[in-house]
Amino acid sequence: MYDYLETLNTPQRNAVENIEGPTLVIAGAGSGKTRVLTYRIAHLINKGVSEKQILALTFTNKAAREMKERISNAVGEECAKNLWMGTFHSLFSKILRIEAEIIGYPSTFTIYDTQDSKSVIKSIIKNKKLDDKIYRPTVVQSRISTAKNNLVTPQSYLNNKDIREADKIKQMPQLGAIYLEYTRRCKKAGAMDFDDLLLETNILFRDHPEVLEKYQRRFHYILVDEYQDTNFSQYLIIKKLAALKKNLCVVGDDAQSIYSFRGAKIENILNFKNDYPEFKTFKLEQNYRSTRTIVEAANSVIKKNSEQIPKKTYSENELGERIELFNTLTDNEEGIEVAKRILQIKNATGCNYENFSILYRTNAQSRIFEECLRKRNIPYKIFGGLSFYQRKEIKDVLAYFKLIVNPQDDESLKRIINFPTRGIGATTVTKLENAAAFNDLSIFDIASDAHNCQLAGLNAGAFRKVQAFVEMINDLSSKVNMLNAFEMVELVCERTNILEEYDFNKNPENKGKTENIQELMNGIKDFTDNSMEEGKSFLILDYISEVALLTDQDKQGGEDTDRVTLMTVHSSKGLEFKNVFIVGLEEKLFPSIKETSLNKQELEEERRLFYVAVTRAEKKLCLSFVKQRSKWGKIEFCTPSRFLSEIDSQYLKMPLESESNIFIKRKENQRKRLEQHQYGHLETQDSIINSIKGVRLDGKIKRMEELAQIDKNVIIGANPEQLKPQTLIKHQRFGTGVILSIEGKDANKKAVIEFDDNGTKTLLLRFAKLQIID
Ligand SMILES: Nc1ncnc2c1ncn2[C@@H]1O[C@H](COP(=O)(O)OP(=O)(O)OP(=O)(O)O)[C@@H](O)[C@H]1O
Ligand SMILES: [Mg+2]
Repeated sequence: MYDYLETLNTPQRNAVENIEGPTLVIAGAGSGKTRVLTYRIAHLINKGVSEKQILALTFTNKAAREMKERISNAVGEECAKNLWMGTFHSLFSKILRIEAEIIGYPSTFTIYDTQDSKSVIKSIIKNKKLDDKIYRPTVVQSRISTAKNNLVTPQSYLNNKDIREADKIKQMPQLGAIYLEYTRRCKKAGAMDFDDLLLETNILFRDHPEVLEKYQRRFHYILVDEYQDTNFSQYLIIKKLAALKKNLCVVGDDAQSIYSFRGAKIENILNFKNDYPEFKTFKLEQNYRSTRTIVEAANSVIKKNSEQIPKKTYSENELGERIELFNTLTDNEEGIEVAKRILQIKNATGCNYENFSILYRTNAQSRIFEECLRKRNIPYKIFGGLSFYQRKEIKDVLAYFKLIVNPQDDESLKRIINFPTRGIGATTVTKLENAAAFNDLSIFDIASDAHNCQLAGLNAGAFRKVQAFVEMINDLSSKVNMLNAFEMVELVCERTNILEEYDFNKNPENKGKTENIQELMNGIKDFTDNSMEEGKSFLILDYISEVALLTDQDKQGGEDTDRVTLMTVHSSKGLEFKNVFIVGLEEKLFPSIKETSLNKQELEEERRLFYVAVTRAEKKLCLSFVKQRSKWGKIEFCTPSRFLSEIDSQYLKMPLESESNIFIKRKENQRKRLEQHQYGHLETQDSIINSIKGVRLDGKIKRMEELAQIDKNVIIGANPEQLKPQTLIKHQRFGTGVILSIEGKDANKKAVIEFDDNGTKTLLLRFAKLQIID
């Protein structure tokens, strides 16, 4: 045990020691918010608060584990072990399992992951004979999710015209009906999706005040990390639970709010003042994570956002290196460059692979980096994406577990009733499914009853096979409370012959699959050995509840050893690495918005996301963009991200006259001009020309002709269809310029072009033979 108070600066220490009453800590990245929260818990325990009276909400399970470890160093392992600390979903699913029956669910309810719930939605759209091009399952799913996170039930959705109109569902008039049916099916299957875990907790607390009171009395102290990303449903749960004792401490940073697309509401921070007028607030201003250069660079970008709570962040760390900016022609080359630099930095500084991370905006970007790292034998781990638990063979085994625990779970049943193959064809399954829908029973209920099977139209052969399946599941179900999770997984594999199905001799590709199942078993063994809580044995239900609630940060392939981390910027929240690469910094990718629909809110959220990415770096930050990227098998030409030119250039390593900087500045000027044009503040021609020329002052900067030669993607005599306002072009006689507008049609199509050295000209495209130079 050690004196944690010694490791805090004065404001941090005040925030830790002031344990009573509502407390708000809003502070910039890396200023020790999570550290304050962690040690506040240790402090509470040291002051005699029982660990059972503390509820601590973290953004990921991994963060909870790490915090527990620190707390256990400060106050001892026993106390830390029994803390209620974890994500909203994992802690409230625990409460829901205890209280399930009051709200009409079995305590063994299944948790549907995104894939499961999408599959239910697809089946409803199909049953209702709706067009899935209009009712796109992903869109329907996200609308339902939004409704749930705003606590709008299907009934209120259907009854409230205003809600429906606000949801702009004119094109999808059946959305409310789908929502209703979806809820009905989940309930029938004894399943909750992720949003239900929060919605049902709210319903539980609303309809059963005695249950709410029980938890209000239990949790004397409630703490929430990353408060800026709580949604309305989470906010309300916290508000209700804290209503009695009002010992609520929330920490967050409005500049890092990056989940508004999932319903997170920055207003929750602002509401804090209204909800708890007696609140105390603590300001943390010193960043301990990053060099001064990185902190200042991040500040220079985020100050462009107009919507933010004013606050300071400074660093007293070393000044550090300037930020490196590089570009490559293709996305493949970007991967090669990053891999090369990792090796260079590693050799130069002697740091480990685990000190590196590559952050990208979308999961799809990971593949190239994986390949490039693999080719150079650089070990890596990758978070999110198609995670381990979403692989087919793993989902198959998990479906057995889910069905054994909860036979009402139709989604799991459909997945494995004929896997491994046992001669139960699709027709039989459809017959069972129809009968289940008709009788408002689950498929397993129908399958378990000879009379129902007969009514469903199963012949004797099909019935016998279905019977054998039902008996096997019943037999396994009868053992769920007798065997621990590991013994259970062994039994399931043995009884279902699933490993034989994935036999290596049948198909060499199966090797990886068997290994994955082996890995799953190892994982279950670890859980079983290490997760014994208060002498209880760890059951398969405990295991599937844990697995269902892993967040993107928790889902990773490969062991947690010395490896480079690959993840999306979203998943990187709260983490830190010595060396960070932020890749793919191109318009439309990061910021990921269409230039045609410039929306201030979206743009500011993207900028916050960029701020999160930059502030993950401790020592070294590298930014990169490419000039062409493959998308859907086609090559797209890219423009550098506006965020690059928003970084105060004094923090960039690249000298101003270098190629990529001109490229960025130039693009930035054009973009601004286009924006002004869109917003109707057209500048005079002269000022526009000056703004473009501004980047070419001093004669130091390379001429565009030279740039065009460097740029290898010149298309000779561009197809007029490709020429749009803002395209950079080159003309044989007039040199380089930018298209201002396109006029006329077909053979008379003309471009108004602002040439760098020859003024504005209107040229007939038929004759102009323009080359595109980016
Ligand atoms: N007083 C301190 N002395 C030394 N190191 C500190 C101090 N406070 C925080 N740190 C270190 O600074 C880093 C950032 O702290 P922490 O992760 O708690 O910040 P945060 O505000 O939660 O960041 P984020 O906004 O990214 O979540 C950590 O490595 C932490 O250990
Ligand atoms: Mg933090």
